[in-house]
Amino acid sequence: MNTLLRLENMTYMAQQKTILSIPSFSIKQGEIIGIMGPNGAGKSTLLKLLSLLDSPSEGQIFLKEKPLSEQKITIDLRRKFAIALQQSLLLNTSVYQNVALGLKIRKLAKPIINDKVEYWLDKFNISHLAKKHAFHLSGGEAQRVNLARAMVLEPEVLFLDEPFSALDFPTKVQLLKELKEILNSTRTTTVFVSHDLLEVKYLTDRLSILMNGKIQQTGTTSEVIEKPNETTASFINQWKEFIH
Ligand SMILES: Nc1ncnc2c1ncn2[C@@H]1O[C@H](COP(=O)(O)OP(=O)(O)OP(=O)(O)O)[C@@H](O)[C@H]1O
Repeated sequence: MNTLLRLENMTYMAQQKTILSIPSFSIKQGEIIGIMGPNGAGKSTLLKLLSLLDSPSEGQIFLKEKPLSEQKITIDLRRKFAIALQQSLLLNTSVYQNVALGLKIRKLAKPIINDKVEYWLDKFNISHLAKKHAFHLSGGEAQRVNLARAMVLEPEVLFLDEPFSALDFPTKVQLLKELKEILNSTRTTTVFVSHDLLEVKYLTDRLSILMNGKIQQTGTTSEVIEKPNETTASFINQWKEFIH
């Protein structure tokens, strides 16, 4: 698999503190990679850097092996990415308009917008909610809208920051199943930040464990879970004990 995004010698400082220090990290085209770690490890900060919402203090980000300092970080570049967060942050309008907004901003023709929105509403099983006001949805419905709003943009990379953590177990399981099918069929490169090893195990191909601002282990998800190293063992084993 080709490398799509890569970080090299990256540090991120805030208030004279090193929040992240990552010599090397890459995301392969078409994979679903998980980033897990304890609270405050730097997961959301890493996601912001990878999605170009923030810039590293030092180091470089490469997109398809081109350093991004050479390409200006333009709106076009940012538009290759879509992000879905834990709080769906839907706008004060209908479900349909929430999903259509990103395409309207991109100035696509109305019939094309309509086709794409209908397609993604259907994919996430929310066509029946199209006219409903986004503020009147259940948590599970809102997260479906949030994911449809991201996928309608047909992103090169989808960034997910704890999208399931506020959902009850059956809702989470159902949505995880559907999302996995969608991501596999579209082969969307996905970076998935989560606290939950069950979610990560189910959804991701590879897994990186971030602790104290450093990536302590990366491998296939089953490898990291089955064979944690000296540093990650306490974190992973705690989860394994809890699951069994
Ligand atoms: N702009 C900033 N200024 C100061 N400290 C920051 C800033 N951004 C992040 N931090 C600190 O960096 C650390 C990592 O934060 P981050 O939110 O990335 O962690 P996280 O792994 O996503 O945590 P959680 O699992 O709790 O969401 C935290 O200690 C946080 O307080």
